[in-house]
Amino acid sequence: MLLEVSDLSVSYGEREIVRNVNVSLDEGEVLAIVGESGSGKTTVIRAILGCLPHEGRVSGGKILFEGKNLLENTTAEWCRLCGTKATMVFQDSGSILDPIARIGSQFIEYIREHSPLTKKEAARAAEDMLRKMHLPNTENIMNSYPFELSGGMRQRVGVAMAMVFKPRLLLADEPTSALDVTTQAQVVKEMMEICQQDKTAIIIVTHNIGVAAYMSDKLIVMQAGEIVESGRTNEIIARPQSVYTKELLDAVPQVGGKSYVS
Ligand SMILES: Nc1ncnc2c1ncn2[C@@H]1O[C@H](COP(=O)(O)OP(=O)(O)OP(=O)(O)O)[C@@H](O)[C@H]1O
Repeated sequence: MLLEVSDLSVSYGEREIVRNVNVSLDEGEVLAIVGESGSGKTTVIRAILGCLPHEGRVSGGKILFEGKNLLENTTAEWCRLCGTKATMVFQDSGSILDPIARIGSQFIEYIREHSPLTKKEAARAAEDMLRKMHLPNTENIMNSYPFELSGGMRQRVGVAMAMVFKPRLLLADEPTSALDVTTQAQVVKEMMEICQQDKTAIIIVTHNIGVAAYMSDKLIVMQAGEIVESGRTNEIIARPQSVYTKELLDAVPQVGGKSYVS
């Protein structure tokens, strides 16, 4: 098992926000976490990657990654893990890119921070990844500032950076929800292609149960900090057990009598 989270609880200050969350993930598997706003989805993936906001802390449970309890990690061990073996893609990658530095210099610096590659080797690796994300004219992209790219292009750069070290685990927090529907589908498809090639496992947080159904092998449905349903995605979509999951599925738009999730 690549990742095994058991009985995870997370608190912000005195308030327990997430309770008794269990997650298990094998190499290359895709897990989607869905649920209403504020249900604790982001909190769960931030806890896994050790990047809760300052006032947040894991108040119970275990997070085993490759058999090691991450909660016992030293700061140096977190630094070695994050950005290489386990990485994250955010809703708007533009917001984590430095607005006044060219994409190329940021990407090269990121690669060199985490590896012994020379500048030239890092530049080649960066361009290779941009190409894998189907970005046209990569030399041009490397010379661009973030504001010169569209939202979809910036998001592709974010995924390219997150995947450059072939991580074992990619955590994606609403990676496409800021994009239009067509671009969402393309970015999700490209991200999945790269993950399948590298056997990277994914946990994707999404509001969009259609994206979850398309991408994931397993599904977790959260409500008010707890898991209300968990299992194989196709089984949950075909036979939802909880009232809340049924409501989420009923809310999916129908086109010509056909639901987006089927
Ligand atoms: N830094 C923080 N300090 C205090 N409470 C927080 C903090 N961040 C989140 N919370 C609270 O934790 C709860 C869960 O938030 P979280 O962002 O994990 O939910 P979510 O399901 O990802 O929501 P969304 O879909 O809107 O992103 C919310 O009630 C939120 O108000």
